[in-house]
Amino acid sequence: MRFSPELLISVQSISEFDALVTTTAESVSPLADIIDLKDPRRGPLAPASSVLWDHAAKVASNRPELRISAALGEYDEARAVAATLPARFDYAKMGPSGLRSVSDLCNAWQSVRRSLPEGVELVGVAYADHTNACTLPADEIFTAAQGEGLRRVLVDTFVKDGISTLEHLGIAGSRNLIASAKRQGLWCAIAGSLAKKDFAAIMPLEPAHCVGVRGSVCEETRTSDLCIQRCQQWRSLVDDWKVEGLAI
Ligand SMILES: O=C[C@H](O)COP(=O)(O)O
Repeated sequence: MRFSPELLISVQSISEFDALVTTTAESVSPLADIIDLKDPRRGPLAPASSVLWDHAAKVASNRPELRISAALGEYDEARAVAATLPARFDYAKMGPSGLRSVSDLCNAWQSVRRSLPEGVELVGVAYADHTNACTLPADEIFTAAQGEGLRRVLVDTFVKDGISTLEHLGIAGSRNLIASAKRQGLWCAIAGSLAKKDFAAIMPLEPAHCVGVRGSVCEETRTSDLCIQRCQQWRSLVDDWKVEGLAI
């Protein structure tokens, strides 16, 4: 069986979204399997403006192949904005910072899921630097997600200081986390200041279903403009990574 992981790219503006969508239309293979909307200037998972949400939903309403995802922010912000997310979105992500117990986390997920439009799937996010975010370790969040009936999880970093998820968790820790998610039947995405070398390091050991990037596809830092050439390089990297006979 041929397996290629999916690529998630985060965008912060209408021009970046349009650039990815336009390139997607012209490419044999889509530049991003999932286009993720966020405001990287305001935190790891800060929501983009409602103007950008509405624009993306409108474009995607005529493009059924596009998969779009929205960062909702941490819990207080997420519960305030979840109900305003357009129903065309495929996924929504809420940061777990400040949620220190499984019950607090599950209550927060339940509250946000009740507010989301029907059909928008909540993704369970864990932070590799969980102590920075005053929340539970990633493996506990993934297990809680499974128990709560979430089907998808993503590990990211809370503090965007360039220290990657792989550096926080270590190679063995990252591998174990992905393996544990997969054992629990969860679709697992890995993100968090990832560089191309991080992808090359982790995938042969334990391939994630998806890799998410922002800083690595920008002109300079993650708040600067998206660089389409870097997006194309990531697309090639992901597409070239193929494993025969590997089921995930
Ligand atoms: O969801 C993925 C994030 O946008 C990753 O951002 P980053 O690569 O800058 O840490």
